[in-house]
Formats: sequence, C-alpha cells, structure tokens
Amino acid sequence: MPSTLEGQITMEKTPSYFVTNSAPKRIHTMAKDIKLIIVVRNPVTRAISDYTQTLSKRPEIPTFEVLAFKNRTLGLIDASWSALRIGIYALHLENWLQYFPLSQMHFVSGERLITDPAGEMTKVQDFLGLKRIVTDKHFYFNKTKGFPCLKKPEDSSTPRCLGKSKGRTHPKIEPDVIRRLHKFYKPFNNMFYQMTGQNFQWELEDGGDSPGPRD
Ligand SMILES: Nc1ncnc2c1ncn2[C@@H]1O[C@H](COP(=O)(O)OS(=O)(=O)O)[C@@H](OP(=O)(O)O)[C@H]1O
Repeated sequence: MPSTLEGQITMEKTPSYFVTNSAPKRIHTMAKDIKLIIVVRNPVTRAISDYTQTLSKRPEIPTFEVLAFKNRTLGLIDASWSALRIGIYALHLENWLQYFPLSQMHFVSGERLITDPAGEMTKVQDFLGLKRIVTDKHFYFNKTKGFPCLKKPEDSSTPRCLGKSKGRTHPKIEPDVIRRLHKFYKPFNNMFYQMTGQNFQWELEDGGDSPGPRD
C-alpha cells in the first residue's frame, strides 16, 4: 500500500481477499481502522459469472452442471468448487467479524449497482465520509453494452463503459440446477442478511439465472 498523505484516501481492490482466510488478520495488523467495501450479488448468478469467466479462458472445462454436483442424482452440491464456495458469504463474513466490527464494513448490492449505480455510489461516498460528488448525472444506460456506463470520466472527454470481460453473456444453465442451487444457498443467504442487517432479496429471483440487464 502506498503512503497516504493528509487529506488523501488510499483504496485497494482485491476481490479474493473476502474469501481468503488469512486476509482479515493481516489487514487488521496493517490498519485496524480501515474501511471495507464488499460487493455481493446473488450467489447463484455469481457462480455462473465465475464459471463464464473461467470458460472464456479454458473452453475445454466440463459444463457448469457437471462441476456443480458431487452427485447429481442425489442432488449433492459440490460446495468445495470455488465458484460455489465463494458465494457462501456468511462463512467468509464470519471470519472478517473476528477482526473488524460491522460498522467498518459496507456492503454494495451487485444487483442495484447495475439498476441504480448512482444510488449505490451515494451510499459508498457517505460510508467513506466523502462529499457526494458522483451522482445520477455521471451515468447513462448504454443499450449496446446492456449496462450503465460513465458519461465522462475525469481523465477523458468521452464516455466509458467497463471492458469486454465485464458483462459477458452467461451460458444457459438447466433450470433444475438453478433451483437446486437457490435451495442450497437459502440458509446461508438468510444468515448473511441477519449478520449484515440487510436483506438483498436474492430468494425472490427463483427459476432461471437472475434477470440481468441483457435478459
Ligand atoms: N456498469 C457495469 N458494466 C459491466 N458490468 C457490470 C457493471 N456493473 C456491474 N457489473 C457486473 O460486474 C461483473 C464483473 O465484475 P467482477 O466482480 O467479476 O470483476 S472482477 O473480475 O472480479 O474484478 C459483471 O458480471 P458478468 O455479467 O457475469 O460479466 C457484471 O454483471
């Protein structure tokens, strides 16, 4: 981490920290009063997104349906598959709560980040104690990309969307597998809602892969 001068905030983004057992202790040793921002989305959609990313690099991997089960006939989920294990948010949060109070954490809804980016950014700015600089007027919905994009980033005069690797089309997953996964995550999601005091409403999206902007 670079040194931070008076009036500056240093930010660092590493998604894997949230699920790395040794991370909370090490980060606590480095900076006890650090503010932590965690972006979470429906763990079923997250798993499919994770799989889609791996598939783009290694097209030869087995199907999602094959990887998701230890025994499909018995409906036995393979929770050791990292794409699924990462979505057990309550488990990972438990680890962080051993070192940091909830007041130092802010949870961003991945779903609302797409449907209402300015609203989510307002909450992030408030959490960080920043002036509300980023607002509605900084975003527009790009129909081609199917996602919100920045109208005019600070370093450029042209609009900017996230790159091709963000917002890929997901493969169609068999509906009974999606249903089984929703059932698998339900108790963990409820635990996570209780721990955070926030209801992310993931159970409302039953049936298929949760509706994304492209669907
Ligand atoms: N504005 C905007 N544009 C594009 N994509 C957006 C946006 N907001 C959120 N998302 C969602 O971000 C998902 C990719 O982020 P990741 O967390 O996988 O990124 S990272 O590689 O782990 O850093 C990506 O997941 P996929 O749709 O599965 O690709 C998007 O759904």
